[in-house]
Amino acid sequence: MSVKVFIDGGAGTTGIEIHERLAGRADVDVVVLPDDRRKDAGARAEALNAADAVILCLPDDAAREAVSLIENTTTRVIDASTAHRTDPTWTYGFAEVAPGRRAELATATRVSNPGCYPTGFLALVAPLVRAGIVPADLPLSVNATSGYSGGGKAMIAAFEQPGVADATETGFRIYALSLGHKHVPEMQTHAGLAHPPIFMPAVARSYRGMLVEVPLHAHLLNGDVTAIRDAWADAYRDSPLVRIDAPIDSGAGSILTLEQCAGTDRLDLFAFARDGQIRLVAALDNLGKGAAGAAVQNLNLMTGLGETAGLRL
Ligand SMILES: NC(=O)C1=CN([C@@H]2O[C@H](COP(=O)(O)OP(=O)(O)OC[C@H]3O[C@@H](n4cnc5c(N)ncnc54)[C@H](OP(=O)(O)O)[C@@H]3O)[C@@H](O)[C@H]2O)C=CC1
Ligand SMILES: CC(=O)N[C@@H](CCC(=O)OP(=O)(O)O)C(=O)O
Repeated sequence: MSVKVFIDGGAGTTGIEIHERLAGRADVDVVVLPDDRRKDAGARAEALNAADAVILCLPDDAAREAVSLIENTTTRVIDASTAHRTDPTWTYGFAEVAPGRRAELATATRVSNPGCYPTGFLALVAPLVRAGIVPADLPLSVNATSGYSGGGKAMIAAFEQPGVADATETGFRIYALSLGHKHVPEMQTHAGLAHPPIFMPAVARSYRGMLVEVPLHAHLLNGDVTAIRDAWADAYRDSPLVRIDAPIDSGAGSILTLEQCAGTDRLDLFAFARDGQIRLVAALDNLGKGAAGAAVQNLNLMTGLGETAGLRL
């Protein structure tokens, strides 16, 4: 018997990616509303309540509304928005972030899908805080660059369609200059840090891909780069999507590109070290392990379908 999955927001960037990963699978029956009814609250309520599992690919307010429309106790929810990521009544849907999380996901009914930037940051840092290598009260900063699909349909239009509102000719830009980006509480909470990291995000003129970087001074840590690699190896031993010090795809040896994991659901972690300085770098696809890949991984774990079914390794 197949699992009935409704994608609310199925016409958006993340929704389409999820649909692609589920298409053709015999174990999943995907429901997407027709274009003229996809924002109709009645039609959405009906689909939300009829599904075994729903994946919300919506802005935060619409995601909260979708949850409020569910009246039964059987529909299981994966929310790709920011709305529930620090809500303690929801399970944070990052299988790799903590021991035992896969088992929790197997029975969870309300799962928040991680943000793309927090996925990279937490993959790098959470095992190191847990192992005591990074002291929980160490002030951290995180530099990151996303492909422009990270901003959804509006940002894609701004980069691809001259003349639309916010159209841009730029090749690279930093943003969140007022600080307080919405991903910061998620990073702090799930890494177990005493202080919010300083977050410095950027967008590049490339459709998809992401690099997330955390610089560390070795003398402030309890352990060296070998201890870091050992902690990662321990944390990701059973993780089919995470690779440590994977081959660098640029072919140029010491250059890591935004596209290292683009088009895949992989998460590659690197530690570069010299003379007491360390650069931790995560490479992922903002739409892969950063959104749609993670949502499908969560669906697989929640329904016992096999962790990597439909994923792009
Ligand atoms: N893009 C990315 O890399 C990532 C996105 N996310 C999160 O996933 C969610 C979706 O993002 P993304 O796919 O990029 O966004 P998009 O803007 O591309 O898609 C959102 C979709 O939701 C639809 N929508 C808006 N309001 C409603 C409503 N009330 N009822 C039904 N549908 C509605 C939109 O309709 P319309 O087409 O008419 O605009 C659109 O199709 C967001 O919360 C985002 O933060 C998370 C991680 C990464
Ligand atoms: C490039 C870009 O604009 N990215 C988005 C984050 C995309 C994402 O991860 O969405 P969630 O907020 O749902 O996690 C931003 O910085 O707001």
